[in-house]
Amino acid sequence: MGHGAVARGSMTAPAVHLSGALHGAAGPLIDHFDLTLKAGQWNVLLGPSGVGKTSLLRLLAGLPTVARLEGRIATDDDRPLAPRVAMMAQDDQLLPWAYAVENVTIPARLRGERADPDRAAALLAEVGLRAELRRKPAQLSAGQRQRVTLARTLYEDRPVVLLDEPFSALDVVTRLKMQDLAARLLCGRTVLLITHDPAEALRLADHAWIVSRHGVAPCPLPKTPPPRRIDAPETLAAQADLLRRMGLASPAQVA
Ligand SMILES: Nc1ncnc2c1ncn2[C@@H]1O[C@H](COP(=O)(O)OP(=O)(O)OP(=O)(O)O)[C@@H](O)[C@H]1O
Repeated sequence: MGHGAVARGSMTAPAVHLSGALHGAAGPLIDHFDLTLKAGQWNVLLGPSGVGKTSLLRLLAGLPTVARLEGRIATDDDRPLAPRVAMMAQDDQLLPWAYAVENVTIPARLRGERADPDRAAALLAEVGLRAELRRKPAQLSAGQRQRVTLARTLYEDRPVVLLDEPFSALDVVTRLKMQDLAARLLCGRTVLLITHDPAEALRLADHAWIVSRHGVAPCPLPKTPPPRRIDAPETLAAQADLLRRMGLASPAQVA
């Protein structure tokens, strides 16, 4: 095990290094960058739509993408990353004919593993869907489907977890609850969260970066550990700073 890798039973939550330049089908997306996702911590990427955040996530997960990384992805324990990754995509990818509780265990069953419906049901209860275990995706709201997908990602129990705007369809109260749940259940994992929401980044991040065409820039965070109170003065001050860094410098620009 390399320095910084966090042990989780036989699995380790590694640090992940990404460096190089990202190219899209129509030309360059992100100029040269050098990014280390810290082992066992919440790493957050913020950035404008279309810059290439999802593409980076898919490259980390070993999934096909139109983007090409001219550079490298490496772990600090030199073991392959993809088998240790659980990814929650923006598109929920639930099977329409399966109940919520079955959808949670489908990736495991596709790998030929025995499903644990009790654990799936317990996770669905944790995300507030105790009464919806036997509903199919078409009988669920967008936010409920997103919570089934979150439960499925947690069920995977992987040391590296990639979350692509996982709370975007939730009302504000449910969103705060799900952020707390994810922070608790993913403690000790190497998490990469993509979000458009500076408040969410400040609530959850151990480390955060703003992605732009010109590279990946670190964001200063409050010294308090996550999950942070959204109404704490240091969180609100950091949020104002972050909005300025993201280009929303004045009310006139926000309007
Ligand atoms: N199937 C595709 N074919 C061609 N270009 C694509 C395809 N999918 C994405 N792109 C382009 O690749 C670029 C990066 O897309 P990506 O989804 O990684 O951006 P993103 O930063 O995650 O955006 P968002 O925040 O809107 O989800 C975009 O400019 C997009 O137009």
